[in-house]
Amino acid sequence: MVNFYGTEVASRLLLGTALYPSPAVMAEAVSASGAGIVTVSLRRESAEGRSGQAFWEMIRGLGAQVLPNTAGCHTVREAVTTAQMAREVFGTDWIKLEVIGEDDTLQPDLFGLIEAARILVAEGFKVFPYTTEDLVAAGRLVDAGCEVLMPWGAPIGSGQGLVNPYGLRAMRSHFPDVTLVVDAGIGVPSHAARAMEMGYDAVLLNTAVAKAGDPAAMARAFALAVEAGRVAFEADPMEPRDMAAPSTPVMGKAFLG
Ligand SMILES: CC(=O)[C@@H](O)[C@H](O)COP(=O)(O)O
Repeated sequence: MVNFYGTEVASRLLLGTALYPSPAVMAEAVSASGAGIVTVSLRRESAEGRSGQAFWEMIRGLGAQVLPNTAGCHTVREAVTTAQMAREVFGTDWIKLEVIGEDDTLQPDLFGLIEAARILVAEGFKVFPYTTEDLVAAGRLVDAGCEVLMPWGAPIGSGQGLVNPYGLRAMRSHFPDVTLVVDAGIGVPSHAARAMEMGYDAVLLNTAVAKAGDPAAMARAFALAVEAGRVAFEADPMEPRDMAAPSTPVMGKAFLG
């Protein structure tokens, strides 16, 4: 079980609902993933003409808790307004907060993110900020009232995996009591397993499943990887070492000379 703002969720895999070939394939993938939380972009779906009541009803009907997001927002004002609209549409005070600062990497604007987080927390939102592994920004977000932090693994949609494992490890050890989710850039299940082995509480991904040849099968593969990574973390993995250490005992070996 993983705790998000007091809500216990069984699955440690959070799935995005964009980019699938069809809504039916998306629903199949969500079901195969076992995800307890799905994220949906109000702006992106609206831009693609899927903002009708029927589409939102379908998202609500997936049987998972909805985490609306502010994907596509570049300013504090856009993000705050989108969050307010999402609260109306989905009846939830959860918001995945994205304030994009740079278009080539879709890197978050950390200054805008912190400002928007402060405003939304004051309005009663439970904010899930999409951030980098920057520890100072992370501290400011926690001070603003964020109980969850979502550092990127790699740029959104890149599938590069965990490009800064050192930074992600440092974040885990600096914030042992904060719910930490690796969000974005995960390409294959082993990337997700690695994040879980590091002690991350969960992973959020979208493109790797939506753009797979068989999204439902890939969703299942990610579910297994996330579970394996978590079980491995709880089993307290061995420390890597520089020198060889024989795993076969030599005592009692036959003398052949
Ligand atoms: C769906 C969503 O919220 C994305 O903005 C998220 O960051 C996932 O990124 P990937 O598509 O790289 O998994």
